Formats: sequence, structure tokens, C-alpha cells
Amino acid sequence: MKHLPNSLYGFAISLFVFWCGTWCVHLLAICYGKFKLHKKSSKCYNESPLPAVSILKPLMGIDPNLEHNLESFFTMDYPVYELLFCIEDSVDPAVSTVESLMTKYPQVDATLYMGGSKVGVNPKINNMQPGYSAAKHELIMISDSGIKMKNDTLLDMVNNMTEKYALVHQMPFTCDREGFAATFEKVFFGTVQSRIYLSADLLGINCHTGMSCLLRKSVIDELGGLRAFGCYLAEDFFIAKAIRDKGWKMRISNQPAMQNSGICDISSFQERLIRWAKLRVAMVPTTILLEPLSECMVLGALASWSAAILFNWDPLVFYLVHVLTWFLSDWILLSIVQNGSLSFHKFEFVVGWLLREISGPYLFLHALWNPAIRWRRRTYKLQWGGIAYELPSVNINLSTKRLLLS
Ligand SMILES: CCCCCCCC/C=C\CCCCCCCC(=O)N[C@@H](CO)[C@H](O)/C=C/CCCCCCCCCCCCC
Ligand SMILES: O=c1ccn([C@@H]2O[C@H](COP(=O)(O)OP(=O)(O)O[C@H]3OC[C@@H](O)[C@H](O)[C@H]3O)[C@@H](O)[C@H]2O)c(=O)[nH]1
Repeated sequence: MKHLPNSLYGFAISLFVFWCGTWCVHLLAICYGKFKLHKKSSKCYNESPLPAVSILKPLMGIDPNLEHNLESFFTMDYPVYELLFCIEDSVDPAVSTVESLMTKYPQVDATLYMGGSKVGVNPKINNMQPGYSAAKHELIMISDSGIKMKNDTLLDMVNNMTEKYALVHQMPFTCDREGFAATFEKVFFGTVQSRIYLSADLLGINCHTGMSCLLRKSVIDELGGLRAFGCYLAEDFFIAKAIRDKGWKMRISNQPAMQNSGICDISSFQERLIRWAKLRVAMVPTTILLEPLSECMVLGALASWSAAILFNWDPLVFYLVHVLTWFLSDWILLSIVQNGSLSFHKFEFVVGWLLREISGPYLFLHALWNPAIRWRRRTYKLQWGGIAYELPSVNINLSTKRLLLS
């Protein structure tokens, strides 16, 4: 140890400190998850009138669960809300799904907006713009197509929107679905994603993923409306940033967002993770270093090396204990986020967890390698900072277009 150059010794110390910091993140996430998640929403309607909410549902294409998921918005236990369905393309098969639900529940205030409005590059913002302009209420909820609501999800979000808050978002999670791909998604959202999301929320770091969020319309209007974020693909991150820059607070709600898309396969999920990684790299370049470094397998190897240098500990034993403890800590966190029995066997968790941990660094490298971003039927590139521009797409005929929509 005496003969080591100072710089290498310093590097080993920094790695070891980072490793300790990562365990603090594990601990924070578990404690905060236990404290915050799944608390019952108890506000009684008679106490004070609940504010009305305009719910924006940007839709594109259908999947086997879409009707069931959308129906959960018609049957919520909440006094006053309106549903604003936004569909860009009038030949989209989602149109008939929405229309049949509107016929089935005539008592629910629901409107369908078609055609979108090109206010920027972000197709989700363009799609939602007509609905946003028509929204009647001060509280706006943006909810992606794959989200399923519980009876009291909206109540829970509204309860979290207290005086100083202008953004309440749901931590992404998944419904119980059949198959290994569903297990893999649940393992991802319930472990690595929950760990970062919970600790970021606790420490006041912007980690907003906009699949289900509640906003104050007056604040968004003051910032220039949704259209002001149309130049970004990651509108969620920039909406949260702008809200905080104005002095407002944001936080997660007690219930996680229950994603329940009927399309569930490993390769399209990994494509989605790669797309998200590309967004993060462009918006927060420090993640280029932080993300691979905070992966279990990578960090374990580096920390074993530094422990061997600093304390002369056996690197193999250190590595195995590190991986095993990480695994157990992830299991505990997943159980907290799930809040009930898991829909898969423990062995499936082991396989899903290993696949996630091994594929994580590879997917990240993949994202760095090819910066073009494919989102549904369009392709984009990002400038450093996050401003997006669309790449010209190849001409596709109508039948291919239908295929992409379905
Ligand atoms: C000492 C330990 C340090 C731990 C460092 C952790 C490094 C960060 C690793 C992974 C980041 C994962 C971010 C998870 C959520 C992202 C999902 C997502 O990409 N959503 C996008 C699409 O909807 C969205 O536009 C992005 C939103 C947020 C991006 C935030 C990036 C910065 C994250 C840094 C968080 C550090 C938290 C550390 C907690 C102590
Ligand atoms: O071209 C599009 C693409 C997507 N959308 C809508 O946008 C929502 C999210 O789309 P996807 O499910 O494909 O994408 P993700 O789940 O990855 O989105 C997530 O990451 C990117 C962020 O900008 C989003 O806010 C976040 O929800 C859906 O409701 C979808 O219907 C459009 O309206 N038009």
C-alpha cells in the first residue's frame, strides 16, 4: 500500500466513499418508501370541497388493456372531474374505444379532441394541446395511456397538493400482469427506479417522470402553458424544473403509478429504457458517469478493488457480500412498493433481478452509442441541454402506419 501513487490511493478512497453513499441511498429509499407509500387517503368530502380536476389523456394506438385502463377513469371515486381524451390521428383505433366508453358512461364529463396542435417538437404535448386549452379546472392531471387508476388515486394526489406544492407526481410502478416480461418490468420499477425516485424526492432532486402527474394550471400558464415545453422531448423534467425555479414545491403522492399496458415484452421495454437514458444523458450529463458507477455489478467490482487496496480485504468475498446485500435490499424495497404479495415466485425475482443488473450497464452504453431517439412513429435527436429536433422520417404507406398505431 505504501508504494501506491497518491492519485490511485485517492481514487480508491473516492470510490469507497461513493460506495458508502450508495448504501445510504438504499437505506433512505427503504425508510422513506415505508413511511410515504400506500398511506390511506382519508380526507372526507364534507370537510372541505375537493377541487375539480381536468384529466388529460394523450392516446396513440391501442393495446389489449386500453379499454380496461381507460374505464378506470370513468369509475373513480372523486366528486368533480372532466376527462379530456386527446388523439392525434382520426383513424387511430383508440377513437372508437374512447367513444364506446363515453357512450357507456354518459354521466361522466368526457370530451374527445382529435388532430392535436403543432406547438413544438414533443408529440405528446402537441397531442394534448387542444385538451389543455379547453381544460376547465385549476388542477390538471396528465395521465399516459397505460395508466390504471384505483378508486382513490386521484383523491390521494389531490390530498398531496397542499398550499406550497404545484406538482404532485406518481412514482412509476406496474400492475400485476402475466409473464416474465411483466416480472422484469416490476423488478426494474420496484428496485433501481424506486430507489432513485424515492431518495431523489426525499432529498429534493428533480426526478419527475411525467406518466401521471397533477399540476396547477395557473402556474403552468404563468410559465407559458404546456406549449412552452414543446421544444423538449423530456417535457416532464423541464416542467418540474420550471415549477421549482418559480419557488413552488413538488412531491410524489402516496400511491405509485400503476402502469398496465397490454403490450409487455422485454425488447420494447428495453427500447423504452434506452430512450429514457438518452434523455437523461442530454439533460443531465453527469449521469454519464453516475449511472454506470451506481450499477450493482460495476460498483461492486470497483469497491472490491478499493477495499483490497485500502483495507487489504479479500475482493471476492467483498464482491459476493456486496451483491447479496444489494439483492436483499432490492427485495425489501420491492416488497414495500408492492405493498402485498408479489405475483411471481422468488426464483423469478432472482432471474429478473440478475437480468436487470447485468443488462443495465449494457443498455446504458447502447444509449450512448446511438443518440437518435425513436418514439412511437417518429425519430428525434437532442442537443445538449435537452432541446429536441425531429429527424425526417422515411415515407411509410398507410398499412404500415396502421400497424404502428395498433
Ligand atoms: C452517492 C450515490 C449516488 C447515486 C447516484 C445515482 C445516479 C443516478 C442513476 C440513475 C438515474 C435514474 C433516474 C431514474 C428516473 C428516470 C426515469 C426517466 O428517465 N424519465 C425521463 C422520461 O420520463 C424523464 O424525462 C427524466 C426525469 C429525471 C431525470 C433525472 C436525472 C438525474 C438523476 C439523478 C438522481 C440522483 C439521485 C440521487 C439520490 C441521492
Ligand atoms: O407520438 C406520441 C407519443 C406518445 N404519446 C403519448 O404520450 C404518452 C407516453 O408515451 P409512451 O408510453 O410511448 O412513452 P413513455 O412511457 O416512455 O413516456 C414517458 O417518457 C417520456 C416523457 O416525455 C413522458 O412524459 C413520459 O410519460 C402516452 O400516453 C402516449 O399516448 C403521444 O400522444 N404521441
